[in-house]
Amino acid sequence: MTLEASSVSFRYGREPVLSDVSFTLTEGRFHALLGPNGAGKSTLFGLLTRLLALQQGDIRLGGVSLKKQPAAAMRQIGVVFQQNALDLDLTVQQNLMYHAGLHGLSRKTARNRCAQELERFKLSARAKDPVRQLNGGHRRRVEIARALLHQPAVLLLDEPSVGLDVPSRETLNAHVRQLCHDDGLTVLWATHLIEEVQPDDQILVLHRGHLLADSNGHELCQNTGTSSLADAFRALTGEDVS
Ligand SMILES: Nc1ncnc2c1ncn2[C@@H]1O[C@H](COP(=O)(O)OP(=O)(O)OP(=O)(O)O)[C@@H](O)[C@H]1O
Repeated sequence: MTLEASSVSFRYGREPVLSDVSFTLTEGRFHALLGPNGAGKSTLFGLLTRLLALQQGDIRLGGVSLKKQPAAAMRQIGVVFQQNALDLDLTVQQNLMYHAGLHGLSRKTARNRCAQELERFKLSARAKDPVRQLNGGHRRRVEIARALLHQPAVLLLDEPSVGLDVPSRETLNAHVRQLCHDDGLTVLWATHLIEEVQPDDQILVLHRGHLLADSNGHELCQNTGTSSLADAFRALTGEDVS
């Protein structure tokens, strides 16, 4: 399923934070939303997930407007926020079952979906463990499993690897890429880390609320006359990306 943002602008009070942002996410692709701290990535996620109300522009999922048919559009979205949102004292299974209930899944369907996702994320053996006993990488995997319980077509991840060590970051990133490949999931992965982005990815460069580029990494380098993604980012924004 495609996600289309058209002419999205947003202000906190009088401060413009997103200015006329338009892009389309293609079905089954991994898209990197690349921008330094303060670029507006979390604000964009807030709008995509309806935590924030759209002020200008619209967002459509498979043609369904988030503004006009929010419930139908939101059913297609799974989200992993920057801050860990699991209950540490509940078990992995309880966290998933609670979330499945919020999405209106029956107990039976919820149990089946939990088992499927835990298996896929190699977490079945941890189902009865309180989340507090899991390391950071495993907690993040539980959050992604949870976001996929209702079988959304689009997965949004806001800096999901913050706080993880390098090997866990790489594993998580590879895992999500595999989901695109296996399930045709459309992914938007926000990051300020260039090493999480690959030249074949569709890369959206957000800087001070403006979308400066929306192309794959090869085109990005070609268009900026550079030979690496880090140099391309610097050429576009005048800033270093970490
Ligand atoms: N609730 C708020 N009220 C006022 N200004 C805000 C609010 N939230 C964010 N901002 C400002 O909006 C701008 C964009 O912030 P946002 O969090 O969307 O960026 P970001 O790219 O996600 O950065 P980070 O990686 O640091 O979260 C920043 O200048 C920030 O200070």
